[in-house]
Amino acid sequence: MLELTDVHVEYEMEGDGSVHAVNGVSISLEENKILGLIGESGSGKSTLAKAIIRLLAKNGHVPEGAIEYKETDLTELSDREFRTEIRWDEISMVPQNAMNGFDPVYTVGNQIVQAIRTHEDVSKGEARERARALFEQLGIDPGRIDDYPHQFSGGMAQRAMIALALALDPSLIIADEPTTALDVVIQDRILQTLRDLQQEIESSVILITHDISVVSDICDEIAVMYGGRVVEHADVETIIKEPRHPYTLGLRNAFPDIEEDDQDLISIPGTPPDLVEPPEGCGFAPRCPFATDECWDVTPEPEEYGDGHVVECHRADEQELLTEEAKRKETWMDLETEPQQVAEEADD
Ligand SMILES: Nc1ncnc2c1ncn2[C@@H]1O[C@H](COP(=O)(O)OP(=O)(O)OP(=O)(O)O)[C@@H](O)[C@H]1O
Repeated sequence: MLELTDVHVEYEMEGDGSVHAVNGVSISLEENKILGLIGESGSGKSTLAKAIIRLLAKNGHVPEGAIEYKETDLTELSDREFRTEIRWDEISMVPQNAMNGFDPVYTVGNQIVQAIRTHEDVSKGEARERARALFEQLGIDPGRIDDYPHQFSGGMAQRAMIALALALDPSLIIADEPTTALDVVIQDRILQTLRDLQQEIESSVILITHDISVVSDICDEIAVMYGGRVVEHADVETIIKEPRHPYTLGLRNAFPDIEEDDQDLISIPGTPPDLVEPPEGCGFAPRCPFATDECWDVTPEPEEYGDGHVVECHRADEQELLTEEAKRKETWMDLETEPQQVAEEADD
């Protein structure tokens, strides 16, 4: 139902070049599936999501690529067509901070009723009934429908935002870190509710997070983003148990509760790549303990390793070796000196 082909997103920086926030993403999502989009801060997750729902900041645009949704290339629709036919009806979004999603001047119920009536020809009473039913489904007392956003707790506001996102039965819901600001128990409950409702209305969800352990419970598949590219994409089992990309292996180390055996918490040293002038070769090479000369020079193409498992890494076929080595703390610690040496060698 959603097919992205070589999507690029750039932000223009007044006289200062542009930020290549998304750098050639090709990925597809089937109906009724939850896709987790993970990767550290700045990897381009929100930018990709906002490009799909056309809510990029003013200086952002999609210079290249196709975003096909139910066989229509969304990049070819006018803003008006997108607003009236796609956003909220077909594709909706739960933003990072629910409080920012609501207008403080109107009651929460009013805003949901308004959203329903803007897109559907129903009476105010009917729309209100639907809003109350949604509140109930999301575990909010329907009596709170006439409260203002500031009267809601963070968790409740986030649930109300999900109610708004579901109000028009969209086929695709994009949830951008919908629970990050909340405590773990509430986070878990909200994500389970989202999963239940997704199954009930048979929609697809793109769930953005930087925390691989959050998504592993409820997602069907996971796409790992690094430096504006999807470096690995597979079903959730494969990503957790048999990843092939060194970055995914590193992420797994950083969240050991998803690992079966006792393991140290190891973070990946180094910083993400410069997106104004993206480096040659693989964007992860400067932080990768397994980088070879080829990695520094040549950007890896996506390769498929069976059943939709797509990896962008020159060494992805050395899975066993990489997995073993990545478990050792020293493998990542050595990195603090080595990449520079490798870079110098590559320059010679
Ligand atoms: N309006 C903007 N103008 C310029 N650069 C931007 C703009 N918005 C985002 N960026 C840059 O684009 C890159 C990708 O950011 P994005 O927010 O998409 O990443 P992310 O993976 O969602 O991060 P986070 O988890 O922190 O939300 C970052 O380098 C960010 O600084």
